[in-house]
Amino acid sequence: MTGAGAAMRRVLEARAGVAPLGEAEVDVLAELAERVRELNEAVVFTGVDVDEIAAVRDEVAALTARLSVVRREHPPLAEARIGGMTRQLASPVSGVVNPIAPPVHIQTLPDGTARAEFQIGPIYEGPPSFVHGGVSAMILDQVLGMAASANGTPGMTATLELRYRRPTPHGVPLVAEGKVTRSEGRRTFADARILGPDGQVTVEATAMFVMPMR
Ligand SMILES: CCCCCCCCCCCCCCCC(=O)SCCNC(=O)CCNC(=O)[C@H](O)C(C)(C)COP(=O)(O)OP(=O)(O)OC[C@H]1O[C@@H](n2cnc3c(N)ncnc32)[C@H](O)[C@@H]1OP(=O)(O)O
Repeated sequence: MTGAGAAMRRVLEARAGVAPLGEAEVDVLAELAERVRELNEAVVFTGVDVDEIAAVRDEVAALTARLSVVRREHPPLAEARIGGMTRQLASPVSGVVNPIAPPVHIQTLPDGTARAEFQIGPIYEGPPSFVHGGVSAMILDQVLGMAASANGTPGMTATLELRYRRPTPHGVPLVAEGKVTRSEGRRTFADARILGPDGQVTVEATAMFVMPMR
């Protein structure tokens, strides 16, 4: 036993007393996160001169200082429930208020499939014009985890096996979908894949989730 269950329980208890964000706050934070995603891409691709870069650097530092005047102890989550599941506002994959999330909006369908239609921007590039393999793994881990949760058998990722069948292009519509294949005690198994715009599978994944010992 790793103590993961007890550690997560302590964190969840600490967060239980924190007031949830209202929808208006979520909306404006999501818009801010979107502007920061645009900023991230602008930083990577800018061709302005060095003096202009230095000026923007100072303005961004000032904006960061303004936001940091009041700091939450924990990332916001659990403000609303969609399809019976907690909304993870700060997830690095699907969190609308997390600027490092692409974000990938994952829905769970009545048959238990977790599914997302999304695009990945060029700042997630690995090989030229294709999505970084670690980013694909991250997205599939989240889709698989959502499928496990939708099945009523959430858990921690214990194993994640990937097969990169062909490169995943960025900047085009992609689909990720996953579903539980079986559940045995504390272990849940699920399969997922990413499909390119032509409907061909680019990455396949299979995972095992384990609900930590209490
Ligand atoms: C609580 C959850 C909240 C979920 C909220 C949902 C929110 C909405 C969806 C979000 C989706 C997010 C998706 C991303 C999810 C992450 O990113 S999780 C982060 C990455 N994963 C980790 O950090 C896990 C680290 N590892 C661990 O904490 C522990 O090893 C584990 C996996 C919890 C297992 O620990 P344990 O509870 O002590 O279990 P243990 O008794 O060792 O093993 C249980 C059984 O599983 C088997 N097993 C365990 N590990 C392995 C392994 N690696 N290989 C093969 N067999 C194994 C054991 O052999 C044993 O089998 P039996 O003897 O029962 O037949």
